[in-house]
Amino acid sequence: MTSMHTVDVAGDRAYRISIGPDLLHDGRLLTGPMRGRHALLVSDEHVAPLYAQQVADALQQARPELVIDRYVLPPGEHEKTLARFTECLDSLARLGATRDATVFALGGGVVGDLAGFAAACWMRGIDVVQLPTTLLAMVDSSVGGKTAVDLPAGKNLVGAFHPPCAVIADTSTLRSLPARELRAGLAEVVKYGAIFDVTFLGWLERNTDALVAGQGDVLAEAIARSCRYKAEVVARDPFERGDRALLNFGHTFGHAIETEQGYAGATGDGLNHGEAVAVGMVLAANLSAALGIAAPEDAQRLRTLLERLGLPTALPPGLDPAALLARMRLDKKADARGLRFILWHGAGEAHIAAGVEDAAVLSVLGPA
Ligand SMILES: NC(=O)c1ccc[n+]([C@@H]2O[C@H](COP(=O)([O-])OP(=O)(O)OC[C@H]3O[C@@H](n4cnc5c(N)ncnc54)[C@H](O)[C@@H]3O)[C@@H](O)[C@H]2O)c1
Ligand SMILES: O=C(O)C(=O)C[C@@H](O)[C@H](O)[C@H](O)COP(=O)(O)O
Ligand SMILES: [Zn+2]
Repeated sequence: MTSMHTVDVAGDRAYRISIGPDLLHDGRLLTGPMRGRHALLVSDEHVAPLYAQQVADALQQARPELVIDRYVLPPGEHEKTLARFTECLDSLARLGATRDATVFALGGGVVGDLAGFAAACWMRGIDVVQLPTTLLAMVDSSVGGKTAVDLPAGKNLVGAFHPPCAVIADTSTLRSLPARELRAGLAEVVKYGAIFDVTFLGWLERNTDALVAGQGDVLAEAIARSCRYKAEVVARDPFERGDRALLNFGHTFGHAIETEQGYAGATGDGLNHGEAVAVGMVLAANLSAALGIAAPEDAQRLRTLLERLGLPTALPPGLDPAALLARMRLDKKADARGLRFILWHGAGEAHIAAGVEDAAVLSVLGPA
């Protein structure tokens, strides 16, 4: 990818998503949204050695008066905790960050969610610039302002809506991304095709090999198109009171899997977020087919695409269906009346549904 794409997210707190190569060297772009002189660079132990110095240098060159510090956490979902969040706040305190300070979230969705939440809470809210370095973070987590950490009881249970003031996705960083993490990001890309646009689903089917190979121009198109779908829905429903919930397709199942496995995706003893969402989308499609809402062949089409992208599509062995169902009761779409699922009508259309019987859910999770 050689040229830069931009996607604007409209709303009370509008911001721009910039997508292109070598953007982390661009000090003017990075400092553009900054108001004060304090910058906290938050990253993880995989990403910081690769990219933190170039970001710090670019910031300092563009704005020599900046006071810059770093908070680097160990990698992995099991580190998206209140304890690491507190450490991040302690770093802001050490920096002496004033209310016009900026947090730069350099990394995948774990860093973005945690750093965004710290920015949402420090002095009741300071600016955050998202610098996503995974495909998943570029197409999904850096956009839309959902920030959070996990509890042992459930995913993203403590958090806030806090939109970034800019998203700068340097696609050159994807060159160092492990293949497994690239595939995880493709799960969320498939999600947009499944729920919003059958033509995009067809485009993904025609480009599976290029996507898995990480071919730059094809990836860039997938990122820009995904950001457009997400920008549109979060602009009209920033607080998930309506159809933003469609972005949760596959997540009621996926989050239950991640929680039940103890967030062990990074250690290889469990699924990571994108993988869990891939399995979750297949389960949600099967549930929709079982309820007569989707055609079984559409559910099979989705499963085949995810398989061709190298993603898991079946529940990992050893998970207890009743335990998964119990986990789902803390899903954020649930209300006093019970669980709500994103059901799928087949390619390009979905809706949020209450009143799905436990027996139907258990039937797609298999025998206990
Ligand atoms: N806020 C949202 O709207 C939203 C949306 C989707 C997902 N999420 C959250 O995002 C998280 C998953 O994000 P993720 O898939 O990016 O996982 P991640 O942040 O754990 O990153 C995956 C791995 O890739 C490494 N990495 C990141 N960039 C790299 C690079 N360029 N080169 C080499 N290694 C690199 C990381 O260190 C980590 O080991 C989950 O916590 C999920 O809940 C949030
Ligand atoms: O932005 C959204 O809205 C999403 O639901 C995007 C999801 O891909 C993401 O995983 C999100 O963090 C899930 O949100 P949650 O509210 O179910 O925790
Ligand atoms: Zn997700």
